Amino acid sequence: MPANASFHKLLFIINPISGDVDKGDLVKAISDYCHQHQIKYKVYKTTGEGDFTKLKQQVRTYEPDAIIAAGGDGTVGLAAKVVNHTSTPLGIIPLGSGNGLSKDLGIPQNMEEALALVSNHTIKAIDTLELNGHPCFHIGDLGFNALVVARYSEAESRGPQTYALIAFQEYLNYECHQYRVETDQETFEGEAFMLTITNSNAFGSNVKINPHGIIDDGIFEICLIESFPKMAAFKLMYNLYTETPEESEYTRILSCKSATIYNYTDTLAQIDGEVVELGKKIDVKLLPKSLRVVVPVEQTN
Ligand SMILES: Nc1ncnc2c1ncn2[C@@H]1O[C@H](COP(=O)(O)OP(=O)(O)OP(=O)(O)O)[C@@H](O)[C@H]1O
Repeated sequence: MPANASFHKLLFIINPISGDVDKGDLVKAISDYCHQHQIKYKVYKTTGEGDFTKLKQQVRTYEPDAIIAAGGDGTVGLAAKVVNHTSTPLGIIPLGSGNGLSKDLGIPQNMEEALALVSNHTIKAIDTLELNGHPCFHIGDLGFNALVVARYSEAESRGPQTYALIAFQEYLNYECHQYRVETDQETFEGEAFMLTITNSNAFGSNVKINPHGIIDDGIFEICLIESFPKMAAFKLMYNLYTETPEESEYTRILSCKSATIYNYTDTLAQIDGEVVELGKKIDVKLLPKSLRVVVPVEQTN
C-alpha cells in the first residue's frame, strides 16, 4: 500500500475499559465518519481474553486496508503485534491514560482529529524491538518504573494522579539493582535505578527519557538512570522533563543495534505497560521498519 493510500475498508479495535473513558461517543463518531467517507468498517471490542488470536483471524478473513486501535498502550501493543511484519498499517486513536507511542508519532490526542487521519495521512515504517522474543513497540524497562507499573496495574483507581502517588510511595524505599549491559558498541556494569530500552522518545507521562531517539533509524537506546542521592531527585526530574537528561551526571544513554542485558537480581520488567517475565539474561533485537503506522502528513520529515 502506498504511503498516502486512501482506506476503503477498516477494522477498528476498541478497548471498552481503557483510560476509564466511555466509548459510546467513539462508536458513533466512527459510524458517522465512515458513512460520510463511504468506508466499509468492522468494530472488534476487546475482552482481555484471547484477543490476539481472534484479531489475527479477523485480519486474515476481512482483509482491511488498515486496523485502527482505539485504547491505551496495551491495546496499541496488541494491535501492533497483530500486524507487525505485514503490509497492513496500524492507526491509533489514543484513549488510554498514557498513550506514549501515539504522542511520539505526533498523532493528535483529540479523538475526532485522530479519526480524521483515516483520510489524510501518510504511512511510515518504524523499527520495533524484541526483548527475549517479546515484542516492544514503544518502551520496555527494568527496575523502578516497572515496579510502579506492576503496583499501578493492581490499583483500584486509574489515571496520572494514582500513578504519581504510587511512584512517590515506592521511591521512598527503593533500592537500586545491579546490571551489566553489553552492546555492539560498549559495556556498562553497575547499579541503576532504572534501565529503559526504547527507540522512541518519551513515556506517556511526557518524561523525555530519550530525547534524541529516532524511531526508524536502525538504532535503539538503552537509557540508564544510575544510582543517585535522594537530594538529586528534583534536578534529575527537571532534566527529564526538560529534554536535557544528558545534563544530569546520573544518566547515561547507550545507542546500539543489539544488546544483551544481565539483570542479575531478576528485578521486575515491563514492556509497553504490561509486566513481563524476562529472566536474568535479556537479548534485545531491533527489527528494522517492521511496523507500518498511520501518521499525520507533516511527520514524514
Ligand atoms: N473488555 C475488557 N475487560 C477488561 N479488561 C480488558 C478488556 N479489554 C481489554 N482489557 C485489558 O485492558 C488492558 C489494556 O488496556 P490499555 O493499556 O489499552 O488501557 P489503559 O491501561 O487504560 O491505558 P494506558 O496503557 O495508556 O495506561 C489489557 O490488560 C487487556 O487485557
